[in-house]
Amino acid sequence: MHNQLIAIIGAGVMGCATALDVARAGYQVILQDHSESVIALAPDRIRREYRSACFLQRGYGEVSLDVIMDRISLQIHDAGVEEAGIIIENVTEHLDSKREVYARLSHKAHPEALYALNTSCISVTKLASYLPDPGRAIGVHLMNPVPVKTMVEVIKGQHTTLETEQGMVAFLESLGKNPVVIEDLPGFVSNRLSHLLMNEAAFIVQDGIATAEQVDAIMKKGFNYQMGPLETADLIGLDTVVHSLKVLYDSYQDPKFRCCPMLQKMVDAGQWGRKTGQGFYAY
Ligand SMILES: NC(=O)c1ccc[n+]([C@@H]2O[C@H](COP(=O)([O-])OP(=O)(O)OC[C@H]3O[C@@H](n4cnc5c(N)ncnc54)[C@H](O)[C@@H]3O)[C@@H](O)[C@H]2O)c1
Repeated sequence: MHNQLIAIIGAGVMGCATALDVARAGYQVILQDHSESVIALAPDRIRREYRSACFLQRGYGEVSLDVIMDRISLQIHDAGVEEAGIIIENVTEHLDSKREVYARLSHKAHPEALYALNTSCISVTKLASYLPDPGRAIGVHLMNPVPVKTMVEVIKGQHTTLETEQGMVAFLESLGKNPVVIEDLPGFVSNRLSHLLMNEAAFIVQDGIATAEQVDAIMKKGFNYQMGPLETADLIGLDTVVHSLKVLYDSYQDPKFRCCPMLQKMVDAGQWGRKTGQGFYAY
């Protein structure tokens, strides 16, 4: 890494939480989003993440929110991105949105910058192919809520170099994360498994077998899950879950990944989970 500035592109659920964690570790952060309204909401989102991390994680509050916020530059433009040693891409789980960002960054980013691509399901090899040097890109699948989850799934694309892998692992360890480095196929380990579970849980509710509360209670009490599959889907965002199921379905051409129609209907109705105040639960 050539310096200590980290650029985070996309200031949604993951971008804000990642900016908080990275700035807390002492890095200067650019948090960029193309939407003015998203940038206007970002300070509140970061504050909420910080408060909940302080509640859930001992010692998180040792760095004050003021100090952290001073290290984050919120912007809708790309000024300063050329100085970043690492670029963390956190935009919407749409290939076209990600491609557009990579095309833009290709002209602006430092040629030695490393790219951390945060995707739920899209092949890292495919995403990296839209960057000028795929060897400098690696999948960094941060888990939600970012400040609380230390495990990070790190996915090597076909062309990811050893130098990129080592540089990214060292960066993640400097944030207090425990990276697990794996090979690349859509959905990786975590989402290939977890999306089948969330989707089947939605089918169970659709079929009238059990309520969301009952499904989650059975998985938590019977299988020691910290969160039930439908609480998790609400936390991730039902829109993101549906996008990911589409990517898995298209990638593997396997009907086991077909999206539950009720889940799609909830997304069409704007019931995206926590981020819109209503999903399987009301917030
Ligand atoms: N939500 C989760 O729990 C979770 C967990 C792990 C990984 N992910 C992955 O992380 C990525 C981000 O997910 P999220 O949940 O934060 O999504 P989100 O919808 O909350 O945020 C995405 C942000 O990207 C912005 N964006 C879209 N196009 C842009 C562009 N061209 N330039 C700048 N900003 C742009 C949008 O305005 C939005 O604010 C996705 O690929 C998702 O699959 C999400």
